[in-house]
Amino acid sequence: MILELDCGNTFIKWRVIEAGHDRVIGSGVVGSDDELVARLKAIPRLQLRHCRLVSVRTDEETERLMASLQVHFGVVPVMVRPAERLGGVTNGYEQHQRLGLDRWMAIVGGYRLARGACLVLDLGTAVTSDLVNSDGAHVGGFICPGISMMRNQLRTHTRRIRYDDLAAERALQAIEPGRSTVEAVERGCLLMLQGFVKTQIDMAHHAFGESFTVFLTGGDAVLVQDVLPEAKVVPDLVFVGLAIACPLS
Ligand SMILES: Nc1ncnc2c1ncn2[C@@H]1O[C@H](COP(=O)(O)OP(=O)(O)OP(=O)(O)O)[C@@H](O)[C@H]1O
Ligand SMILES: CC(C)(CO)[C@@H](O)C(=O)NCCC(=O)O
Ligand SMILES: [K+]
Repeated sequence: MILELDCGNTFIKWRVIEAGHDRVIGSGVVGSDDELVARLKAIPRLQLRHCRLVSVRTDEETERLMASLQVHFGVVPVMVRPAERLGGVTNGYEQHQRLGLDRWMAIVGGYRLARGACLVLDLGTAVTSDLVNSDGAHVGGFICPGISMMRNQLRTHTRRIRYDDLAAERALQAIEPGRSTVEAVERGCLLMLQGFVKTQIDMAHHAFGESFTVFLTGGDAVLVQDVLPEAKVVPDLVFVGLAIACPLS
């Protein structure tokens, strides 16, 4: 069994697959290293032989997690390293090692699945967009705040925007102009997100013409799915890239 991890800024996304079969034995999202260990220990007949991970956390945090996995499960995790080329994709950053490794894994995975030009949209703590042309050249991308960050910034930096999470959830059942603070803010942030992804589609059309694949991933992908009917929602896109970056030798 192989443990795969995508360590983001807020959550760790994990899954356990059967080596050679790609059959998923378990998967989930956890908020801490300890929670991950507990979730894994609860899997009956777990036998981890390998572990591969991608992390955008600090080296210290990532090393702590790797050490904990070694202690609890006896696996030595393999970590994705920056590269200029992988899986037919060329990193488009001026300094390739600066491109977030989760973005790198998602575009390598996207290019593999698309076998051609693609636009990769990842909606998590941050929202990222990356374009890859039909030759596999990553032409660059964009980073902006995720929806939680947008609304939290509004709440933090204004004095009169105050509401609870339940009201927030209810406000998003429609997108008419808001008639209360919670509706105005929640719907405003949602429209920013949707506007952003639609602009990315326009940009991809401009760059690639009609033939490109749109991939949507990350925890908040559902929020824009309706406005992007052409997008393929692939929650495990980062793991597709991860298998290419860290094959079992
Ligand atoms: N405590 C939780 N347990 C399980 N799932 C959760 C929990 N909290 C949030 N989630 C869900 O997990 C997903 C988190 O994925 P997401 O891609 O947003 O990760 P992130 O770590 O916030 O972002 P990033 O990887 O970009 O840093 C979301 O779908 C969210 O709704
Ligand atoms: C943008 C995030 C936070 C998305 O998870 C991550 O990919 C990251 O920390 N990237 C480093 C900066 C960059 O990609 O230019
Ligand atoms: K991510």
